[in-house]
Amino acid sequence: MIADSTPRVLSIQSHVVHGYVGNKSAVFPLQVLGFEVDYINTVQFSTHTAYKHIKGNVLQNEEMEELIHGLVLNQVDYFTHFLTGYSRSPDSLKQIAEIIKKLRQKNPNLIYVCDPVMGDNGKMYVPEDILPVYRDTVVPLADIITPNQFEAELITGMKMNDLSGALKVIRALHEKGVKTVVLSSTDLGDDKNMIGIASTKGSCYKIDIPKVDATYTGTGDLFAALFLAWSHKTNNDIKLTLEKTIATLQSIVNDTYEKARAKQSTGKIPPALIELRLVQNKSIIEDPKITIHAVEIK
Ligand SMILES: Nc1ncnc2c1ncn2[C@@H]1O[C@H](COP(=O)(O)OP(=O)(O)O)[C@@H](O)[C@H]1O
Ligand SMILES: Cc1ncc(COP(=O)(O)O)c(C=O)c1O
Ligand SMILES: [Mg+2]
Ligand code: NA
Repeated sequence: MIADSTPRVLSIQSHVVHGYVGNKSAVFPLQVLGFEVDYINTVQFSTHTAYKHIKGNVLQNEEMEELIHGLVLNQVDYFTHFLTGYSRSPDSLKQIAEIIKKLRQKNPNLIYVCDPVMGDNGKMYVPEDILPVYRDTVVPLADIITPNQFEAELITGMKMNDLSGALKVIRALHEKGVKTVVLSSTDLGDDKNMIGIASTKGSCYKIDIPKVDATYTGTGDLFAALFLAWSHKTNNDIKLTLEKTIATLQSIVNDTYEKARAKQSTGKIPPALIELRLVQNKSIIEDPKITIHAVEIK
């Protein structure tokens, strides 16, 4: 039998019935880019949590355990990649650490991509006792992490006020055993651009990210999924991976903004109008056009 070389991801993230965060942001792009994705929904909400009404339920740890056990019993627990995002409790996060160890028994070369979702712009939106579990247990198990600036500062207990400060934070994260450290965004740019930074095996690249005057949800989950996919497809060419990831995101956030403004020309855009337009941008996901190049920094 010819071995099937299709990469296989297990993604454990949120699910929303309407909209695009968590697995809804990750699964479709990964499938479009040629990955098999098995996924477990840690929550099933009607929409993400910035909407006025939140309805739905949370997967209990015993239910998570049962699903994993089913994969193991049926011997369908071989994965090339493992992807995790928003986790709602220290217990469920500790369970993630147990799962990664189990999956690595089946495939010692498993690549774990961890997006340590804890908050943004100086504010945590998960319980504070999740931080020590990421810092001491989960992040050290990851091959690739994709924190935003605030999450990277929380994990290291260090602030970054300039690029050399960012490099110190990145070095501290590498020292936790993480091979590839990616800051999905920082405010180290100017009033028009955020800066993304990706660092691995001694090379480090930064990239300008033109700001759009909107607040999105689901972009971090999309970033982590795209970075996983392009790392694999470029055989870990970190410069190209960062460029392809940002090219995809910029096309999607701009298209999403334009369509939202076509419906509401002024004022704060409500969550329902700014859900990421993934399906409508399938061809961009498949073949992003790089217009902004990453620059090596030392
Ligand atoms: N307002 C914005 N303008 C332009 N790009 C954005 C904006 N918000 C998010 N993005 C894109 O989404 C990516 C992830 O966003 P980020 O805020 O870093 O994720 P997180 O959800 O982890 O905080 C960024 O690298 C950028 O490409
Ligand atoms: C249910 C759920 N999952 C995940 C996220 C994370 O979204 P982002 O990708 O913007 O960090 C959110 C943010 O509100 C959320 O409500
Ligand atoms: Mg953010
Ligand atoms: Na992020």
